[in-house]
Amino acid sequence: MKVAVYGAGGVGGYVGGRLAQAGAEVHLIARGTHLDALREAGLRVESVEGDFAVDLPATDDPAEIGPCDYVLFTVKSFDTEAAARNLAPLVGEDTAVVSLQNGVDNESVLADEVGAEHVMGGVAYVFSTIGEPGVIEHTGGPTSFTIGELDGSRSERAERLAKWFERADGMDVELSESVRTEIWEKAAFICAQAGMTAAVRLPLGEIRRHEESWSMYRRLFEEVCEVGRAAGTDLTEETVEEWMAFAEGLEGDAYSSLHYDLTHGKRMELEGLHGAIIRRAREHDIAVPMNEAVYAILTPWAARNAQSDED
Ligand SMILES: NC(=O)C1=CN([C@@H]2O[C@H](COP(=O)(O)OP(=O)(O)OC[C@H]3O[C@@H](n4cnc5c(N)ncnc54)[C@H](O)[C@@H]3O)[C@@H](O)[C@H]2O)C=CC1
Ligand SMILES: CC(C)(CO)C(=O)C(=O)O
Repeated sequence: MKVAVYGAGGVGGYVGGRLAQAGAEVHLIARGTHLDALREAGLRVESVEGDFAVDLPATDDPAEIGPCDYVLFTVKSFDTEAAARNLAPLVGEDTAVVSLQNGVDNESVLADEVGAEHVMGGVAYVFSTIGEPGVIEHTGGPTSFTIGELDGSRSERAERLAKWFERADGMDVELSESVRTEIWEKAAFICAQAGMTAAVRLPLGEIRRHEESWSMYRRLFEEVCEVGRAAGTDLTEETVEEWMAFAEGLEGDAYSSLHYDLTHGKRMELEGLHGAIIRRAREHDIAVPMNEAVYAILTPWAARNAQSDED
């Protein structure tokens, strides 16, 4: 299996490294000092499940790689459009481009660039970041991934990719026939988890401890579910209960990539997360006051970090 990882950062570096360990032909696409370090010293993953290192080809030019079986698309959502415009050299007749990003708009941007038949859906649950150039720090989380066809069909390409994920150490995978719903469930979870940990700037355990903040977490989740239902997905009251139970069970020291970006002066995905939900809520005339509150609180930080981030 030939795979290109477009955006070999926290998620892409972890998954690319694991697939390479399992024997896949993995090409990393990165940029800046991270790319320099990957070229010079290979990829190192410092993982709660055991450190490992792999020497993989790395480039910022997709034309050097050529057509792949799969492109795992793992840039931040604010880079989706620009990176999607560079996908052409990686996409042959049978290539599947799989987004593992957060947000509900990535798949349609990819489909506009490469054609809907080349796009599959995906969701990632892992806590990982670029600790230093060339080094991915995997700090925890369920380390689970869901992939599937956006039209709900079962396909050979989805099954083949799932088998590779299964074969790799340190990753659980679910092959889904309702991946669009899973993408919205993840959006609801991330608007709550990332929104609260970034706005409060404390870990999940302390947010859970106070009725006021835990109730706001739930309301963020519920609001996104309502918007998701208007967008045609099947998110029910049961979904809310299941996910609140999931969030109850997460480690108390869990934060989010949005909190990490906020506190490390990095550009934030606020538009792709709460911003996208607010825009869609307006289209459907749905009130999302908790998402608007988080968006308002984080907007000055997003603006400040957008100016200072050198990535
Ligand atoms: N970090 C985490 O624990 C999780 C993140 N996510 C989502 O996954 C997505 C990726 O997040 P991270 O891995 O944290 O991001 P990241 O910032 O660690 O990695 C993305 C990498 O892509 C690179 N990149 C962007 N455009 C590029 C281009 N045109 N050419 C070459 N390299 C390019 C960036 O320089 C960066 O190194 C986001 O949507 C995020 O919300 C989802 C689950 C967990
Ligand atoms: C779910 C969570 C919080 C970690 O997988 C995430 O998606 C993120 O940090 O962006």
